[in-house]
Amino acid sequence: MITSDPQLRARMLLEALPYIRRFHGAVIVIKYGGNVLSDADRSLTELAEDVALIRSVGMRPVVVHGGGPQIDELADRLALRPAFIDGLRVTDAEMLAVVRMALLGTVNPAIVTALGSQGAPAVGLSGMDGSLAVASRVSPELGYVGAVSTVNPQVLTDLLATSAIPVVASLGVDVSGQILNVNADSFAAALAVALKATKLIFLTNVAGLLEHLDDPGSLIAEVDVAHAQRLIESGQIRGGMIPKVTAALGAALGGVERVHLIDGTVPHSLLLELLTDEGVGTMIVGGTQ
Ligand SMILES: Nc1ncnc2c1ncn2[C@@H]1O[C@H](COP(=O)(O)OP(=O)(O)O)[C@@H](O)[C@H]1O
Ligand SMILES: CC(=O)N[C@@H](CCC(=O)OP(=O)(O)O)C(=O)O
Repeated sequence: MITSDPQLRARMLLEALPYIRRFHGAVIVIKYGGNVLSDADRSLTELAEDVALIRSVGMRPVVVHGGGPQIDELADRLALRPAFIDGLRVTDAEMLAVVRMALLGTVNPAIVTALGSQGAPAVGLSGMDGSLAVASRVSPELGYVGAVSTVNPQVLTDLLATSAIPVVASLGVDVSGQILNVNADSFAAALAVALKATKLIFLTNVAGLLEHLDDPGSLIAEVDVAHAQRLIESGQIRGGMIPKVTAALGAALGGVERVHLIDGTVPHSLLLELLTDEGVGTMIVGGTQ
């Protein structure tokens, strides 16, 4: 609940009205990062409240989720040691089984049930369903890791037509039927482009993109391709932020009108971004290459 004060609620609603009108019927792709999902202070219920609210005012949310920390935790319990190359998980057959168990067995149903208990009917699926995300292997070193090559969005448009909220886990399938582990940021970007989404919002555990990783005050309000490239080259964008920013730029260049990176650990940041004049996080723009 954002606030129980009736006067404040009325004022917030008035401020939100132009945005509610503007985004009525718009497809909004929301990517939940595993870091937000494992944040001790931020319950899934709170996240679900916001998504349920934007659905109730006429937007069409699609949730895409990762689960890096949840995969790590399960791997640890099974005494498997995770390894990464450029932010992507090295995935052999054993690790692929762990990824499937964590994403499809734990994370996906947790989000679906949280939305359901907010009165928002949600349907859990992954890139295998309806051949949604056809992927191809990235490199022999990474094993069963894929990059999405084709999106068949019909299964999502059918669900959206029934007012259900699709909740999509970032697994793909290759042309031979092999399931592949796909980075959830690039997965979300591919779906947003294919759905011609109006907005793609990445919920992560930092205020946005920082000019200097060790300075929380160096938040970048708007970043384009050239600026992001400079930050990657200078080492100021690291780890999981590299695939995230790359995916965000890809979506902006691919025609998604607005791409944002916001702090999902701040209560109701999604509503602040969508329904108020307040600028939150970082906006990623296609800009010049
Ligand atoms: N320039 C940067 N600005 C902000 N965060 C950065 C930057 N470079 C690296 N990071 C790291 O990226 C992390 C978010 O990426 P990731 O761990 O993949 O998140 P998620 O689970 O939300 O997908 C942040 O917690 C932060 O430590
Ligand atoms: C290939 C690859 O690295 N896949 C990711 C998929 C999950 C993910 O991306 O989760 P976050 O959104 O929490 O980062 C992984 O195995 O961790």
